[in-house]
This record gives sequence, structure tokens and C-alpha cells, in this order.
Amino acid sequence: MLLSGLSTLNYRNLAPDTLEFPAGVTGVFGENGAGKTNLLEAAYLALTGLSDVTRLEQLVQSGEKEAYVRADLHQGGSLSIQEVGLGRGRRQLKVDGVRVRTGDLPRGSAVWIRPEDSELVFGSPSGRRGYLDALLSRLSARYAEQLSRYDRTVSQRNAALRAGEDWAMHVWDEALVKLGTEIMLFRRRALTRLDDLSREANAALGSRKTLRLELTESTTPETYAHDLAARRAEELARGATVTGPHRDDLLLTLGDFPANEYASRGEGRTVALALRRAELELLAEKFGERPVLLIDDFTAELDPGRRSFLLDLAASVPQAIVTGTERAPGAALTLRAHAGRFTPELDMAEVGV
Ligand SMILES: Nc1ncnc2c1ncn2[C@@H]1O[C@H](COP(=O)(O)OP(=O)(O)OP(=O)(O)O)[C@@H](O)[C@H]1O
Repeated sequence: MLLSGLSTLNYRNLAPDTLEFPAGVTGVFGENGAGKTNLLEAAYLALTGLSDVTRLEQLVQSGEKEAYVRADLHQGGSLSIQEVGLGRGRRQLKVDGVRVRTGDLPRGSAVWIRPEDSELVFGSPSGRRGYLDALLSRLSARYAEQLSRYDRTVSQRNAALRAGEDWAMHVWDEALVKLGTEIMLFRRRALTRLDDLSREANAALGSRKTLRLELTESTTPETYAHDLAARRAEELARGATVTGPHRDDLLLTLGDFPANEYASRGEGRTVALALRRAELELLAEKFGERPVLLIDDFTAELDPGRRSFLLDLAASVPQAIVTGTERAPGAALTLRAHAGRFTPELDMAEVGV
């Protein structure tokens, strides 16, 4: 995949502009607050339609009502124009001028690596579940659909529990078991490959401890209906569904211990990078093309092994955009970021200085 152009209008602190990106590595460097992360965030949004902000308004430049990003994406030998319009609480997506839904955008188009990925290891189970669900939703439109149906069913069932509607529970349970079982089975299948790829990546990062990925499940496909019935009284008392894949965790074991409790900060960072590389490999396997790689702040990576892993990874894909407070070595294009603007820097060797 290649992102040949990115246009932004009223996006966070970015000045309205259209940037062209070559194949290979584009390095974006500049001072803190220059807009480097915002550029990658805009690229990720335009490529995938995805954003993890809690309110879409955050993406709109303060003082403005609407924002717009556009990606010119080359995949499978053809060019498509992907546009995202953002307004108060809504996002509108178009591909080649036609309105589409998020799931209709190419699902393997980008992977974004950020310093805050360590939260995947040390943060809450919901963050790890979010990583898994986001990845599986990109691998399978069916998974995305069933997951959102399942989440809606949990909310509706919770409302019925709070209203004490014991008589209606068998209807909700039936829907929940059907959707939840499909989700659990899909997760189990995908985890086998994700586990292999993450372990390989963790070893490639120089870790001497073996990484293992497992699901900790609050129930199983075989026992779901029974487990729901067994906890009915407790769920009615709490007014919440406590059994099902929305309560599962992705257990990361490093060596003999859970990484979230025992890993050092550096080991945790290595595990997070391994998870992202596994994501990249899985998407490439599924869609037959390597995603555009967005690496935010490679200079935050102080460990030389992890830093060169990041730069090698950037060099291994058809295209990567790598930000930092220093220039990324070996870049095909270097952009200097300042106050939301990005200016090409001449290669001093090329101009004979
Ligand atoms: N909606 C918005 N409107 C205007 N400015 C915004 C908006 N959202 C964020 N900003 C500003 O964008 C600026 C740039 O942020 P960004 O995170 O992209 O910087 P950065 O270059 O990645 O910096 P660092 O090197 O510290 O990570 C911040 O100063 C922030 O206040």
C-alpha cells in the first residue's frame, strides 16, 4: 500500500495543506507540539477511517466547526481517493466520491506504532481486549459486525437486568450465547497465529524471555448458556452482564510471569512493539499487501536495540512515515515540522554541502 498524498483542512493544529509522500521512509522531525503526531493521526484516519478519540470534535481545529482529511491510496495497482469529513459528533466517509461506512475502507491499509502502546501491556484488560477486537475487526468484517451486535445486546440485556425483567432473560441469553460463542471461537482461532507472530517478533527484538498470548475467558463456547443461567441471580442483583467475551482479557506472559504485573518498563515496551509487528504481519498475510507504517516518535525509544528494530521495520515495508525530534536516518524524504506546517528539507549530501 502506498499513501501518495494526504490533504488536511482544519485538522487539529495542522495548516491546510496537501503533502506528497514517496515510497520508502519519510522522516518528519521537529520540536514538541509541532504537529507530528497530529499528522500521523490524520493519515491513519484517512487511511482506515479509524480514530480512538473520545469525542470527534477534538480533531477539529479549535474555533472551527468542521474538518476534512483525504488520502490518495494506491493498493492492488489502483488509486482510490478516501475522504473523511468531521463535524459535531459525526464522521462522513467517501471513497472515490461515494459515501461508505468505516468497514468499507480497506482494512489492512495502515499500522500505527506509538509510545503509548506500552499501555497495551501495563494498562487495563479493556485496552488489551480493544487491541484484539480492533485487529480482528480489521481481519474480518463478519467479526466487526457480530461484535457490534453483541455489544448492543449486552447493553440491552443490562437495561433489562436493571429493570428486573427476569421473565425476558431467556430471550437475551439466547441472542448473547449465539453472538458470544461466534466471537469466542473467532478469537481462539486468530490467537493461534497472533501468538506465533508475537513470539517471533519478541525474540527478534532481542528478548531472552518467551512471550505467550492466551485468552482468559469468563466463560467458554461449550458452557456459555449454563454459566449465564448459573449467575442469573447475581446479574439481576448487580444490574450487569458479568459473563461473556466482553469480560475477557488477553493474557501476555513473559517468561513465567504475567507481563502486566512483572515485566520491566523496557520489557513491556518490547512486548508492545512485538504486538504491533504481529498486527502488521497478520494484516499483510490477510490482504496480500504490506500496510503503510506510521511510527510516532522513534526518538522516544532510548534503547538502541528497539530503536533500530523500529527503523528496520520502517525500511522493510513499501512505505513508512516516521516522526521524531531528530531526523530519521536513511529517509527518502525529510520534512521539518513547525507550528502545524511541514517543509521538505534538502538532503545536504545531494546539494553538495
Ligand atoms: N483541536 C485542536 N485544535 C488546535 N490545536 C490542537 C488541537 N488538538 C491538539 N492541538 C495542538 O496540536 C499541537 C501539536 O500536537 P502534536 O501531538 O501533534 O505534537 P508533536 O509534534 O507530536 O509533539 P511531541 O514531539 O511533543 O509529541 C499541540 O500543541 C496541541 O495543543
